[in-house]
Amino acid sequence: MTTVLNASPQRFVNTPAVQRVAQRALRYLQSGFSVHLRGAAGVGKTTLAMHLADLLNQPIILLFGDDEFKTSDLIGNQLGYTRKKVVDNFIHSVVKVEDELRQHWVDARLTLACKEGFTLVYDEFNRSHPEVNNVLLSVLEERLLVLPTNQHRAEYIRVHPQFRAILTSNPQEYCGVHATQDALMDRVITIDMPPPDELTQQEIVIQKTGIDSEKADKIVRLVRMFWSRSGSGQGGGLRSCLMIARICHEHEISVNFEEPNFQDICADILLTRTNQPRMEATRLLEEVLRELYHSTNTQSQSAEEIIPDNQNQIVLEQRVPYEHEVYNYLCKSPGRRFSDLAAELGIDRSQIVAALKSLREQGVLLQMQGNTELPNISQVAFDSGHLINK
Ligand SMILES: Nc1ncnc2c1ncn2[C@@H]1O[C@H](COP(=O)(O)OP(=O)(O)OP(=O)(O)O)[C@@H](O)[C@H]1O
Repeated sequence: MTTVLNASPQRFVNTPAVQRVAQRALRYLQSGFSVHLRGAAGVGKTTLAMHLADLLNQPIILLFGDDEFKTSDLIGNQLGYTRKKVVDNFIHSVVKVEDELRQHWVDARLTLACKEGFTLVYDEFNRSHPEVNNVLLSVLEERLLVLPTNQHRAEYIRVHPQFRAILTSNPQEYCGVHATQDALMDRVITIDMPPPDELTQQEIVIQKTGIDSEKADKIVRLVRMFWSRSGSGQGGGLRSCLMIARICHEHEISVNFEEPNFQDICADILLTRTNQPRMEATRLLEEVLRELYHSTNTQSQSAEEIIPDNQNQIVLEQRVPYEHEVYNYLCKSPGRRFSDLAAELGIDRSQIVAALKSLREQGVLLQMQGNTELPNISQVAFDSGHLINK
């Protein structure tokens, strides 16, 4: 039996970075193309694929690539028998029996999607052998699905105009992944998905675990720092952030860099995710924990008052929404924390961050990096969720 999903991915996090990718992919799909999302493990390919499928507003057929797949697992097969037995005993001494066995065809998921115009999400499609996926070539180009020869049904199915395929794949160097055929790649639009940026990771962690923004910020910074120093891969460690956050939240473990329980959880989750020898990985994690502990303490000693430079008349070019509102608010209300801004201005956190980023780029705000103060252009600094007086 084929299950058709009417999935509505709940709590999809749509930060500006995610939105940019999603918008591009949606445009391609709306113009009739199929899309391939390629990227390292855990960057959010499957979640985005389901979100896009949901936006297309058609039922969804979900398929997971598998090394054991045969073409019949995609298109269907002759399954079972229909048996017809006719017993004719009109004259009771003469019995005539006709026995006929006939196989009947059962559509598999690709065929169903092509016939009905559903959206096919083919997750990690390159875990199936390339020759199995050959059937997709004519589906995507000629919009014809070719079925095995059979006298009882048509051998070609015209693909429904609303049929779309969204493929996802991991890089070819991953274990259990096959090379992708050029012909298939030539028929889809491939988007290389980067690891989620810091804001996206924070928002996902907050949404999915219910942890508060300050703790999410600490966990994400720790994982990203460890990830980049240990060369743990290209994924950015989103799944590790989610695991640490969920465990800390559910077991009320304090998210502090010097807290032994927190350190143990981080070690259990992070140390096995790097190719570094265990001792080296442990040393790196201790170094990261120590640095973050010191930088947090130094920051908390800084005053959180904001005295913006409103003696100079700054003419701001509004490049992103709410830039003026955020800047004016900072001028009028010194001493506000980043999290207060979202609540008090009634603006989404991601929009606040986009506005702050743009203000920084225009030289109106400064970003502090750890303990290093940049040359004084203005008196407002922003670092990791806090607006700080310099
Ligand atoms: N935009 C998003 N909104 C909400 N949650 C997300 C988002 N992106 C990713 N996630 C969460 O991050 C985790 C990893 O995402 P996902 O499974 O989509 O990654 P993936 O790239 O498909 O990974 P893999 O290649 O290992 O299958 C999941 O728990 C998912 O729910």
